[in-house]
Amino acid sequence: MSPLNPILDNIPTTPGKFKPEKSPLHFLHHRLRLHTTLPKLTLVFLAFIFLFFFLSPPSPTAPRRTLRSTSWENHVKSSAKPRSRAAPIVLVTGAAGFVGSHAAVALKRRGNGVVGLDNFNPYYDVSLKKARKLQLLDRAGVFIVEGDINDAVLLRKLFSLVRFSHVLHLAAQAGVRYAMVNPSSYVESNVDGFVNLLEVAKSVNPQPVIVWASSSSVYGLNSKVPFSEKDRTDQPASLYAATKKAGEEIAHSYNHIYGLSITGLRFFTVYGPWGRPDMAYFFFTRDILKRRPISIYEGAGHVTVARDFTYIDDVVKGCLAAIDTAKKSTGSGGKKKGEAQFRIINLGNTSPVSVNKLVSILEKLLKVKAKKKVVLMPRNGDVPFTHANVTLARKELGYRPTTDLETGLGKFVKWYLEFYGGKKSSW
Ligand SMILES: O=C(O)[C@H]1O[C@H](OP(=O)(O)OP(=O)(O)OC[C@H]2O[C@@H](n3ccc(=O)[nH]c3=O)[C@H](O)[C@@H]2O)[C@H](O)[C@@H](O)[C@@H]1O
Repeated sequence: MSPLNPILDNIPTTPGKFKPEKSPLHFLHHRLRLHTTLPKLTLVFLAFIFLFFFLSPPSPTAPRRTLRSTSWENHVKSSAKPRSRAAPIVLVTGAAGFVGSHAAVALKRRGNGVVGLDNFNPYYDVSLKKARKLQLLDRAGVFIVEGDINDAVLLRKLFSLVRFSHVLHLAAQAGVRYAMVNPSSYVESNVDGFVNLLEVAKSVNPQPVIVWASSSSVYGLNSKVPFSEKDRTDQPASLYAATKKAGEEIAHSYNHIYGLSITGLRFFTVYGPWGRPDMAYFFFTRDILKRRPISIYEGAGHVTVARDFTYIDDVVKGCLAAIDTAKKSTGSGGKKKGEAQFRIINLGNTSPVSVNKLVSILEKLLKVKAKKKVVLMPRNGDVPFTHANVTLARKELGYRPTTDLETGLGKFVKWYLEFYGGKKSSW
């Protein structure tokens, strides 16, 4: 045994031949028994404390596991406490995002345990994400952990602190057009990140139910309207759509192999207060107010471009109903014990509105005439129209969208003017 490193001497040179008759700390125990005096014992104890708290490497995104770490862990635990024992306990990824913040607050308000996770990435104005945290999540009592869905250590840590019954997975790289600027960010979040989350979810016991956001963009070049879940989704028009479609296939494989209960919700152009500044209704509002020109796309042959714009509250109701109607996962600790539920459901508004009409509603609400430039839709991954068939959502979730575009944009504009009042929108 080397006097320099007794612990290393206990590790076998041939893999598989290690017999743990003696603990690696045997040497230390031995020495302590034979030779310690009280001051030596105190020194060893202090050395242990030092090694434990200061030398254990923190993961790059997780909160540092130092003496201070007990407080974030306690926040996680208390935020995860439901009002009644039977209520769901939900991990909401992307909780500082648009849909994530609204959904997390709605879950908390109805008495669920809720913990948020978000990496606060700078795809759009981080101060808006921070404002959602301060003004929506903090006020509702939802604790949000700053971290990444690609951080398996952090995810496992969260599952070790809390027995989440559900994951509402909304963290993603969103936006159709940005996929041409930063393609790898879509693979990192929507493919790698999703797989990482599913890997952790399938291994824990009990396995949580997964409800996650897919997108209407998976319909791609499908021309059959309204879009039904049975329609073709093998012709994506953007890398964004391709990664969301990949997510649906990946989800299916985890459901099949591990018995995870998974519901994918295809969102249709969700808009409303606290929305995303990269979306047309949001930056049109900003540009109209600033008297800047806006580009209205039209398809070849002057075809009108239209979207099935869906108001945030309707989508949140759909998310909550998906959580409530989901059946439990059947597996545990990485082993499937029976067939588990797998659903893909449209959450749209069922009444497409042209971008022209969207702009005229905004002009009326803002009382400013837009400087419109009608341009041929660039080849940027956009599709000419979307239109949801929500028959399945009605049947499975009792989903009934109730907000038309005029009403919803009215609420958005009111929020926008209050929020940005004196401030400059930085997007
Ligand atoms: O629900 C969906 O599937 C998708 O909805 C939105 O994507 P999109 O519908 O393209 O929403 P916007 O980017 O806000 O565009 C709305 C409409 O305005 C049009 N547009 C956009 C930009 C512009 O300068 N001019 C213009 O006419 C687009 O072609 C589109 O028809 C979101 O950005 C995606 O993250 C989401 O997955």
